[in-house]
Amino acid sequence: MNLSSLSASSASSHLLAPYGWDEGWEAEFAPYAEQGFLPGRVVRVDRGQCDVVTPVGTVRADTAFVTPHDPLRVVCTGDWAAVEPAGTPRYVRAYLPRRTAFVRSTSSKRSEGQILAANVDHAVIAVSLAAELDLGRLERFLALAWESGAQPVVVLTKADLVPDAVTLSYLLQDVQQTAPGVQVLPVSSRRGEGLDALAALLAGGTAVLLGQSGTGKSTLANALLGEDVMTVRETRDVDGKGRHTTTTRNLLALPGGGVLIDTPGLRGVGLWDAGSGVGQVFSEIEDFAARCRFHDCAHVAEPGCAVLAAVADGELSERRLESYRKLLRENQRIVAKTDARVRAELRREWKRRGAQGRAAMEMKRGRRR
Ligand SMILES: Nc1nc2c(ncn2[C@@H]2O[C@H](COP(=O)(O)OP(=O)(O)OP(=O)(O)O)[C@@H](O)[C@H]2O)c(=O)[nH]1
Ligand SMILES: [Zn+2]
Repeated sequence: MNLSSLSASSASSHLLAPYGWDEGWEAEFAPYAEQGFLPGRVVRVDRGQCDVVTPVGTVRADTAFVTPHDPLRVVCTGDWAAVEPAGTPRYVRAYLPRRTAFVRSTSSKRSEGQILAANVDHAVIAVSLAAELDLGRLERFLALAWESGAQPVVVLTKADLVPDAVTLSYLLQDVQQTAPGVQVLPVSSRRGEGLDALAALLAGGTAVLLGQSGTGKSTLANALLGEDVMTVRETRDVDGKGRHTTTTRNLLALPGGGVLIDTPGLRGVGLWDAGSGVGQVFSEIEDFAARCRFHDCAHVAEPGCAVLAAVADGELSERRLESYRKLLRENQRIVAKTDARVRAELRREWKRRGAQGRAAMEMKRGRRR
């Protein structure tokens, strides 16, 4: 490395630090820096192109080189990329190995899943105190979070609606028991309570907001960002060539440090939170099931099964019963993942990887001296 590229790289570090750039990424990026590529973080991906924040500003780049057939290896929001310094179009040439990845697993066998966000440190699961706690649903969100490699954090939103301290402490306790190893924070975006604690927690990395629709994610995001960014659907941006393009950022730097990712895909994770959803979608089957002889009827071959009777009578289609079963199985698979043993294993594994990462970084640091 010569002197000018050294100062260039420390300048990059400075400008990209608010987006999560650290010594680990810098070390990973070194070979690309030597080839003259710009480091940057992907803030949005759309068909064939993406927006990347780089030391020279937000640039629009073509993703042709980072769009392989495997949908899990497609560049996504949160990736650290190597971008060509110029060109029409300029291309993203590679992205750095991901530390964590949020993947939407599909229930269909032919699809491997879809990548939703990369390099997320904290998965903030919003649970509203305005509604009755659904711990099963929370478990599914926790499973999703653990699976990504991110550390889950539960925020109990709308805490202002539970003015009674004793009630709040019971609710807190219930959630804490459901989420071992997870920090649980009551917050009120309306009153500002708990926001400083959450902001401090998120200052150390990249976060995503998960949770049911209406739990107050957008309101919380705006409170954390200190402005109404989430309602702003379109912002005008200027790319390196001075051409105007309409963009929406899915990745934003928080004023108190840290980064927030909010992509439509991640929002959609709520749709995958089946649970009561399965019951809602297949309500007529649940109605039949209520008349089965056995309370725990699996509707397979049990005597007195009202669901099978409905199929025999032509009141219920075999196909519909099949997809109901499939969704239930999918659900059970996800819930099984939150099994305490598995949870503990996952925690150990990520601790181990964290330690390995730190050790590798220490080594690199040492080498540079
Ligand atoms: N009382 C109270 N209401 C809140 C608070 N935060 C949000 N709300 C209300 O809850 C409703 C839903 O809030 P949103 O922020 O839109 O919820 P969301 O999770 O982003 O919803 P989706 O965009 O559908 O995913 C709105 O009417 C908010 O005003 C809070 O701290 N206290
Ligand atoms: Zn039955």
